[in-house]
Amino acid sequence: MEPVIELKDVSWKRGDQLLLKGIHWRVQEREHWALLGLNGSGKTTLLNIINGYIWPTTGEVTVLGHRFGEVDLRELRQSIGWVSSSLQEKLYATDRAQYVVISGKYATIGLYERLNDEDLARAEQLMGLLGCAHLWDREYRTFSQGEKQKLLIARALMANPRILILDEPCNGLDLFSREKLLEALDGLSREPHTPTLIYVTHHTEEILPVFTRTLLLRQGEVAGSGPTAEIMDEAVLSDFFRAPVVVERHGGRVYVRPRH
Ligand SMILES: Nc1ncnc2c1ncn2[C@@H]1O[C@H](COP(=O)(O)OP(=O)(O)OP(=O)(O)O)[C@@H](O)[C@H]1O
Repeated sequence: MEPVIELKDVSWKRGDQLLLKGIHWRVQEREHWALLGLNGSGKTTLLNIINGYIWPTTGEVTVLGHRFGEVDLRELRQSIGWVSSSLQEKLYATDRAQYVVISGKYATIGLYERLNDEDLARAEQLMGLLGCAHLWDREYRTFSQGEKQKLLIARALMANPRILILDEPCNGLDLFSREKLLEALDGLSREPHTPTLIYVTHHTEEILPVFTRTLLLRQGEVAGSGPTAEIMDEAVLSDFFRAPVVVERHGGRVYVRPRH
């Protein structure tokens, strides 16, 4: 089976700075990955490469069997959902939740004339799955950060992507909203036709058991890659953070704190 994402020796240079260095990463079908890195470690840069928004200085990128350089990136991007809190809010301000979600299918914001019963049913189903069906008729600007994230995830799923990138989805969420969102993601991961999930974060405790693989990124380099259970280890993480940490496990998740 061909990999969903394959990066071979990918580097990206900006001026005289090497911001990604010799990245090797292979995501196989039916694997969900966490991508863990501190601020400025290169996570967003890596995602920009996977989406073809920037071009690697060296190396090879293959996504869903298409080698970059030989594929229409606009078409390929329709198979990749990328949910990040930087999605422009102003585009949706007065839109009702249902429209925000449905517009994800058409990649053109504001194109409602094609709205049909099938789309409405699918939007309702996705919003139900993410625990936000009750928001159906409200305006986007009235939603909390957590509610917005759920809607944007439902919106991305509307296009039936094969890869769904969740880029720090819990940023700005309080403890309880975060748990609700993670619960919704856990539910999503159990659905029969779930896309390959890539969960980007700074925080180990957000990595749900469904993310069975983890990539550690540090200063533009892969500092570790493999089964999450092996990566979420005191020695590995202390080495990764370059500071001794204590690892505690609760409910299949890993909490890290500095060792004093
Ligand atoms: N276009 C650019 N030109 C120059 N430097 C850049 C450019 N884009 C990113 N960088 C630098 O590359 C490094 C990695 O940035 P990136 O945004 O990929 O990190 P990140 O892991 O996503 O960080 P965060 O968690 O804070 O979002 C940073 O030092 C950043 O300043």
